[in-house]
Amino acid sequence: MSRLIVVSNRVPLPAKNGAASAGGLAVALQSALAARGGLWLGWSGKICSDEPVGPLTTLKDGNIEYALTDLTDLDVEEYYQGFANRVLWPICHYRLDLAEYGRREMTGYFRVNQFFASRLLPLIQKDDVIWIHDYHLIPLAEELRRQGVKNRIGFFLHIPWPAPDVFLAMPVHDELLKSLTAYDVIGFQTRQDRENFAACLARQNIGERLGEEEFSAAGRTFIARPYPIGIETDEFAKLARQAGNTTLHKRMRQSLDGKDLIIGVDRLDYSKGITQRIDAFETFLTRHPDYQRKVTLLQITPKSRSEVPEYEAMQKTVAEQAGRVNGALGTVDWVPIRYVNRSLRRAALAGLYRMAKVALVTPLRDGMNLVAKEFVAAQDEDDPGVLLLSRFAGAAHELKEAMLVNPYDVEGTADVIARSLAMPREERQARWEGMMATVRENNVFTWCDTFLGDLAGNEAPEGVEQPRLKRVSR
Ligand SMILES: O=P(O)(O)OC[C@H]1O[C@H](O[C@H]2O[C@H](CO)[C@@H](O)[C@H](O)[C@H]2O)[C@H](O)[C@@H](O)[C@@H]1O
Ligand SMILES: O=c1ccn([C@@H]2O[C@H](COP(=O)(O)OP(=O)(O)O)[C@@H](O)[C@H]2O)c(=O)[nH]1
Repeated sequence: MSRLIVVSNRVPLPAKNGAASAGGLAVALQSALAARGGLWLGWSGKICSDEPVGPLTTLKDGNIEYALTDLTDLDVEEYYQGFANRVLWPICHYRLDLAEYGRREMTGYFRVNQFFASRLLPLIQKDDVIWIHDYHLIPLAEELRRQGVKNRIGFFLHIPWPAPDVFLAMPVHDELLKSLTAYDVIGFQTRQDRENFAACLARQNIGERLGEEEFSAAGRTFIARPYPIGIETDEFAKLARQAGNTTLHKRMRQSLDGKDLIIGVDRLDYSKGITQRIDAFETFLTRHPDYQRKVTLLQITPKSRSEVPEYEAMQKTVAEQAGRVNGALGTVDWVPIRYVNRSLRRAALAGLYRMAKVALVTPLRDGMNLVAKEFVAAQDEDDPGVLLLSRFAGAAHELKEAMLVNPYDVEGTADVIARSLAMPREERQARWEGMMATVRENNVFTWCDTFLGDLAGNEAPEGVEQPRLKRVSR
């Protein structure tokens, strides 16, 4: 088996294993790589003030070798905080109003991609397969090809690919589209993302579509397919079953004192729809006063990308909003919203998901949303909770049995909260069984194996059916 090289901006450092991770990409890749082994190159998370940046830090943990590079202040400002998180992130999440495009940041983005290529080049061996992740590193393959790399290179986009009218509002759209044609396999979370990408290529007259998944451009062919990312389902379900007796969970149960728990878990990000969710929860309590003092919303929201102005502003907005609702509706012995502004370990989250009657997963746009899948995996099959899920999350393309909502419709979401809390056990079980079957089938290992099978160019032997993801379309 050839060696796998994974490249991503975010790498969870081995020292932090078991601790809360920085988001879905790190969580999923950690699971996938631990099972297969390989080399993982990415940003160390450290910023160095002197140039040139020092040598790579290398570490080994189990069968994963890590190669980590520092970045300079300017790199982080222009590439990560600038172009990646103030241009690509808002545009791919349909927030053209928040996109702050500047040539300086765009130049920094391409420069840091060249820098990643220079760090990776000396490590590449002839038969390695290279798997590059996410919007930070779109031009990396093109840069490697320019330096003569002939290896198979794949790319997976963890966030949505927007409709052409939105994507093409970005000044450097053609450069990015053309650079993607340097890959052999391009993976998206959903069919809709792939179709949006294909529509951008067609609109810009870049290459040719040869089939549903096959494309050609600049003398090369590549495939573009949906590969919905998953979780370590059975492992997560086990974590949740075992969590019941920990001190944290006992204390939590005690403090609920018989009240129903509603849970929300999201990085503090405008794409996650947290303010609309709190509005919906307030509307629900106002319209259904019988539920006042009988439910509690636990909103766990670790800070994220705090140096980016839109994220910094959100910290204040959400804290004020939760405080206002608690002030308006709370009583001396009941707080409607418990707002936790830090990261929890996965085992702690697993037990809390299992304790909850309802999960509110209501992003305005999300590539996938692993929290939705973790919530499903964590449930007690005899008495499962209800997943209330935004139709704009990638996960909604698979979890059809969830209570699907439009997060922009605050009153509609409030009504669905009430329906979910009152749902009879039989309906909860029927919905959960359907979702759990999907989360089991499309788990993180299926995601990884299917992508890497395509990247290796595997053909199923005659008479043997190739393991395929459960087809998802909408
Ligand atoms: O690395 P950060 O800037 O701290 O952000 C955390 C990650 O956020 C995004 O996660 C996405 O990937 C998940 C797994 O595929 C998916 O479920 C979710 O919908 C996405 O938002 C981002 O794409 C990652 O690169 C970040 O590491
Ligand atoms: O306090 C927290 C909050 C979140 N997470 C994890 O962070 C990931 C979030 O991934 P998701 O795909 O939902 O969204 P992203 O943050 O990647 O956009 C999930 O695995 C969560 O379990 C965590 O470990 N601790």
